[in-house]
Amino acid sequence: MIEVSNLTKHFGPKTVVRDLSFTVEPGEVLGFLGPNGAGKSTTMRMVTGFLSPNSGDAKICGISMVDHPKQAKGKIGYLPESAPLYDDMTVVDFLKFCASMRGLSGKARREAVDYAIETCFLQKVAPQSISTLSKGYRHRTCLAQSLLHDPEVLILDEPTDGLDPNQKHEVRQLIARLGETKAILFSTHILEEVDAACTRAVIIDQGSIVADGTPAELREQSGSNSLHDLFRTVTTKETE
Ligand SMILES: Nc1ncnc2c1ncn2[C@@H]1O[C@H](COP(=O)(O)OP(=O)(O)OP(=O)(O)O)[C@@H](O)[C@H]1O
Repeated sequence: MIEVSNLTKHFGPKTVVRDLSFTVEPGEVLGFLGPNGAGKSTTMRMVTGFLSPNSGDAKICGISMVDHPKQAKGKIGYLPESAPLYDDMTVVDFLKFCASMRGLSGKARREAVDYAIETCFLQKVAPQSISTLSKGYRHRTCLAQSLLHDPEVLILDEPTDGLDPNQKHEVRQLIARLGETKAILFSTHILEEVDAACTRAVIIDQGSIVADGTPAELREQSGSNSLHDLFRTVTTKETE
């Protein structure tokens, strides 16, 4: 599970994440929403150990990211906002390479690559060079690398960004399916994804949580049964 407690991050004089606390249990998919510049990516980078907080901590399966980053990172699958891919490699070779980086070899590596390919429906393009993939398949290849070690926790930064409606639908279904057993935190700008894939959502604005609940609870809070109305009410109009 993910336990975020009192995370705070300053960049110079600006506080971009402010005393943020929330938890994500196994079997939960938490949508992380907020306007541009609200602090979503900064929070995710701290939760995944790519950025140090000024104060606070994120525990992954009980392991502190601040005190034991290596062990905590081992429990996470992370899809960053712009995930790196090696264009010259085939999909299967790229995944083998990533699995080796995760310390897997031999049969365990083969099984991990097969699992990731199957889970992300990459069978058709497995022998294809990454440079020749459509955007949707590139995206799924990035997602596949985050699943190689079958992590208990998944952190996905805008996993459906730039995909066409069919691909968005497939990735949302995949997230919902993976979320049956894992703890998933995923950021999005698309409010429809809350209904399509999330068991719960938080909205942040200027680094603080301004709404938290199940999709039904959030709609009820809006007073008009609309997530769009709630989003507009609780977030500031000036975005970056
Ligand atoms: N390395 C950095 N140095 C200085 N300021 C930064 C840095 N990284 C992010 N910021 C600022 O922190 C704020 C929050 O940025 P962040 O990327 O976390 O927002 P976001 O909610 O993910 O936005 P978006 O939805 O546009 O991706 C912004 O004002 C951004 O300019």
